[in-house]
Amino acid sequence: FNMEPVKLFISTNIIVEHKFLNGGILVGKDGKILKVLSKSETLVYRTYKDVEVIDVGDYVIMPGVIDSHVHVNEPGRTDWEGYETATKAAAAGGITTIVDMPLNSIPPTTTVQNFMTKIQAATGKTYVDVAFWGGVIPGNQDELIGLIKAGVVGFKCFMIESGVDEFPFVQPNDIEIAMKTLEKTNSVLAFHAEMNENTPVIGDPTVYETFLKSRPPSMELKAIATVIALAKRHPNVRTHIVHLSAAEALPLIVDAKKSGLNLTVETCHHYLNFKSEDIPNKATQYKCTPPIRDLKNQQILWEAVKHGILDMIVSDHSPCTPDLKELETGNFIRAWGGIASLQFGLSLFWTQLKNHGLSIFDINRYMTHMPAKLTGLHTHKGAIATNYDADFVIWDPHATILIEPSMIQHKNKLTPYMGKKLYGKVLKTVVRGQIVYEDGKQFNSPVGKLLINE
Ligand SMILES: NC(=O)N[C@H]1NC(=O)NC1=O
Ligand SMILES: [Zn+2]
Ligand SMILES: [Zn+2]
Repeated sequence: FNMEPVKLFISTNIIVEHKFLNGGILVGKDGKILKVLSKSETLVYRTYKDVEVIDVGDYVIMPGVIDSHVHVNEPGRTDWEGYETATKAAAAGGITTIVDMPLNSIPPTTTVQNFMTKIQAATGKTYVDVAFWGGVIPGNQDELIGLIKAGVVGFKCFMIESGVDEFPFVQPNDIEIAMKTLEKTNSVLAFHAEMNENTPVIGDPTVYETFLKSRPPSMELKAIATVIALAKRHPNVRTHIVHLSAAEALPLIVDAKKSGLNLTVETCHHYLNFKSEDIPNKATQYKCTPPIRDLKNQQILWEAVKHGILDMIVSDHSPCTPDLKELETGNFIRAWGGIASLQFGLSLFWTQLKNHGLSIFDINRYMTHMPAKLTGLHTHKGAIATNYDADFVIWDPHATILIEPSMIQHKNKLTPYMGKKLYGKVLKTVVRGQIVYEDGKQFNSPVGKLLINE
């Protein structure tokens, strides 16, 4: 080796591609994987005197989860969520990289100068690696190339009110301008795909159904059809639909993919875990946009995950302070739309996936590899292989966790998952070879890196 090995992780259950390996992972001083070892090779290396051996028995070691859709909100709305608390939650949940959305912070990541402000705010505070999305808003097209050069992994835009004034939504002609700019790059344009249909709000605002009816599936269909039409005119631009909820839109997506369009689609844990029938009156912790729909919709989304029509599963962690959730009035229309869940994704997916014909290896596919590919991080993250970053989650698939306030690292603890018991307990989270989180102990130092010039 051209690098001295410094750590040797050993387990009988290391997830390497679509198999379990009984062996080890040798990590260098630079935090990269030097070599994936067979059982017999580990016997040799474990005798090396300067190698720290971390033998976790039969606990699973797999690539750390990559959550490509997180709203950190710092600076400007750090009381909603910040880099320290968000990345602690990520580390506690086995996530080794988050990708920060361009909005809810003030300033939003829509200019190079704003991006520098964000970088400054995040520096030195993160327990896991952090990459950044840039934003497309009306009129900022001249900033896009600069933002790419400065290190954003791609761009996100809204096709409907975003909820914050600093991040106005775009019209098809703004999208067209952005696509023309991005055509010459390898960047990706992601869409919050709902378009206004001026659906009236009819009924009691404390009843979930009132909110649900105000955001029908047709709003997603309209936006997705618009995205597809624009993408067909600019086929060199990678396009991505964030947080799909409406199952009715899946045929459109299947057709677009069949036609060869470079389109990916994500859904979120909340659309796969909840159904509108069960949401109590005034329970605004369930409010997000697009909304959580009924059981039938949820079942179709699971089928779409199973068949790879939906490419990845992310959190869309978007918390706020309790007052903005309107808990006292229980007004679904006025409450902030956004669900807090960053820490729970691995356990949520693991607990449900067996009921839907998926396997443990699909965690890596849907929650790590595909988000890495979307954000261009797949060249050095998301796999246990030579030269990849030594980003791991070490976890016990049989142990259970109970979601209750004292275990939640998010700044604001309100979450619709409160009280849930899930399978899958994170024991250690390793970022570039360093243990950043260990169950039952304090967090180690904030060694997370900002991924801005990878
Ligand atoms: N602004 C913001 O974070 N919005 C997010 N929240 C949500 O529920 N959907 C979103 O797009
Ligand atoms: Zn969104
Ligand atoms: Zn979002």
